[in-house]
Amino acid sequence: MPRFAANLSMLYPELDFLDRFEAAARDGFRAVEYLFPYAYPALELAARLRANGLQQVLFNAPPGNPDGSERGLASLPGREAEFRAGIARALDYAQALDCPRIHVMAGLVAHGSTRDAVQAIYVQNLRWAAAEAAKSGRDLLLEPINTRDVPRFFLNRQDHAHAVIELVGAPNLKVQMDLYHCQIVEGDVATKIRKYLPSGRVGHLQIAGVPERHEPDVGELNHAYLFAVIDEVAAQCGWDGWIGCEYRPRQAAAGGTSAGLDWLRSGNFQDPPARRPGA
Ligand SMILES: O=C(O)C(=O)[C@H](O)CO
Ligand SMILES: [Mg+2]
Repeated sequence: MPRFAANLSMLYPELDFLDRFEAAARDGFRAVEYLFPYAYPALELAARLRANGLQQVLFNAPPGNPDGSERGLASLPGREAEFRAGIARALDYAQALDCPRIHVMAGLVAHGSTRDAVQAIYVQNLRWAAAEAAKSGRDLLLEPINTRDVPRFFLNRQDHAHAVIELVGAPNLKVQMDLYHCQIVEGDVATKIRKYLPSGRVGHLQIAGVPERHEPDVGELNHAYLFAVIDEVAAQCGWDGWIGCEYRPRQAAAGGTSAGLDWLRSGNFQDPPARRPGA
């Protein structure tokens, strides 16, 4: 049965970030993910997790320039030292937050670079980073991202991500399979879940409605069907990962994110976010 994690970078935009932990717990989530923890002391974040009975299941390694112009350093020529420092910082935060997995963003293909040259740097950086993460028993994740949202992003397809993992050859390097991006880039999502979940190389799933990236009950994907497929395949292969709810709530302005969680409350899913006593 799917286990859902609240993505605190996108859910609860009506609240200050540090207040989103309590809101997610109040809505029944038992796990959270978010993009970048680095603006906050790790001990403060750990305290919010503990106070609200939440697990941290994912966050991202530093993306490069803090102005958002860069989306990862892993494939960028000449930025290897900065990449390694970022991985070290991410691993420190993962230790403090007891977080088992870190998303390492590939980065944007620089104008004038060739994809082959970029891939060689990517593989070399990932091989080093995976060995570092293995020292503390953590997984690193690669996420194919669509180029409509992120033009020039290097990694876009599930088969490419799995090929890179094959090249790197590290058992703790896995795919962050965001079904929103998968639908936009490739489609055929249910078949790709059936194909890739049993591989043992999918470390995390994420969902959002397509194309608006709102709640999963808005848009062209039938998530109730996809959740049933995930249930069926996970029961067969033993996949026990989390599904990150990485969407922009439609209700953020009106009734808040919570009002938009009926898609989850109405479903027959594990850990249904029934309202906690006293909520
Ligand atoms: O863009 C996404 O879908 C992600 O999950 C990245 O971690 C943030 O850009
Ligand atoms: Mg994602």
